[in-house]
This record gives sequence, structure tokens and C-alpha cells, in this order.
Amino acid sequence: MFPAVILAGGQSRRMGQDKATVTLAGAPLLRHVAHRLSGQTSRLAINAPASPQLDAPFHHLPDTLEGFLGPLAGILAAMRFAAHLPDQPSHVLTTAIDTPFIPLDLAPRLSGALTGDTAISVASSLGAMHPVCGLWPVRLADDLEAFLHSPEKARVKTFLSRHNTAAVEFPTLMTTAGPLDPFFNVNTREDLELAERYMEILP
Ligand SMILES: Nc1nc2c(ncn2[C@@H]2O[C@H](COP(=O)(O)OP(=O)(O)OP(=O)(O)O)[C@@H](O)[C@H]2O)c(=O)[nH]1
Ligand SMILES: [Mg+2]
Repeated sequence: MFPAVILAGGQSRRMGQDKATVTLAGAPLLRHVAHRLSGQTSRLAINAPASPQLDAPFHHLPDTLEGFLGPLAGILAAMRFAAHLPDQPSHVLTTAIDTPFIPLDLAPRLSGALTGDTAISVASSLGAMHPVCGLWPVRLADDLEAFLHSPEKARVKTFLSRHNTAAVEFPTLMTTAGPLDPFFNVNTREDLELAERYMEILP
């Protein structure tokens, strides 16, 4: 199993409140993501500017580069964290704070795609890639840091295009209200209301 880092280093501008602390079905979003990752990872950390005021027993990782450089800055912090772990994992899993329905088989399926020359494995659903949800080789940390200093910097997809990347397609979740994208993204208050309704009807 690989370590995992929940990326919560964004500014939550659309939500207007730090998404790590937003409550869904009576629990912070962070709890939902951590719950869905439990059993899939060797250890869990959260990437955020400040340690969330939650009773979370997770390791806290601030970005290693300043200036809100986007999700890749969090992915770099995740790689640097993994590189210092005693078991020296080859890869680190990342996922966003605002996706409370992520697949329960996320890590094994992403890791199953790491064959041959494939360096990075990222999630996809309904034909769309979710580039912040992936398995990243720890050895690419210096390359990523150099990329973050280049003019193209922030775009995750540009970084992915520089490496052999596998996109792993995940099926929709079946609910009584129809299919639900497992990577449904809670960015706004309206998304949060929708997520509340989905929580009630998830099997
Ligand atoms: N470490 C780090 N993570 C980021 C940064 N920007 C976004 N992220 C993370 O990337 C994921 C996707 O972010 P978005 O939902 O697009 O952006 P957000 O900043 O959370 O919210 P908005 O401000 O409303 O766009 C989330 O897990 C964010 O926490 C950043 O500058 N640094
Ligand atoms: Mg988002």
C-alpha cells in the first residue's frame, strides 16, 4: 500500500469557507474523504496551509513552495513527504478534499495501471480525467519542482503530458436518483446541497 495525501491547499473561493471544515451529513468533508480512503493506504496526510482545526490524527503538510501555485504544489509536497518515509514508497496517492464519493478501490485500481513504462496513474470518470487524483512516483519530485518554476507551471495536464500517464476509468455509483460520478466535486454551496441529497440515497 502507498501513503496518501488529501489536497486541501486551495483557496475555496467558490465555497467561501475552507473546504476541509465544510460539513456534509454532519461530518467535515475531510472525514468523508479519509473514511473512503481508509484501508487503501499505508498512512494519511493532509496538505493545507494551516493544520485544520479538527481532531484529525493526520500528518499536516504545508506547500513546500509559496504562492498558491495550484494543485501541483500540493502534489510536490506529497512527493517530498513520501520521500522521507522510512518504508521509502515508490509512489504517493493524492486526492482532493472536495470529492466525498471517491471509489473505495481507488488505490488498488490506480496501482494496477502502473505497468511497463507507465509513470503516473490518474483517475477518470465519464471519460474525463481527474488529474489531482492520482498515483505519483516519488522520484519525479525534482522534475515537478523544476516544472513549477517554469512559465507553464500550474497546469496539471501539461505536467502529465510530459510523462507516460495511464488514465483509469471508474464506473458511476448507482443511486436511486440515477448514476453519480464518484469524482463529484463540491466547489459551491449548491454542490454541497446536492452532495447532501446523494449522501442520503447512496446504497
Ligand atoms: N497545495 C495546493 N493545493 C491546491 C491549490 N489550489 C488548489 N488546490 C487543491 O486542488 C484541488 C482542486 O482545487 P479546486 O477545487 O479547483 O480549487 P480550490 O482552490 O479548492 O477552490 P476555488 O478557490 O473555489 O477554485 C483541491 O483539493 C484544492 O485544495 C494550491 O495553490 N496549493
Ligand atoms: Mg474542486
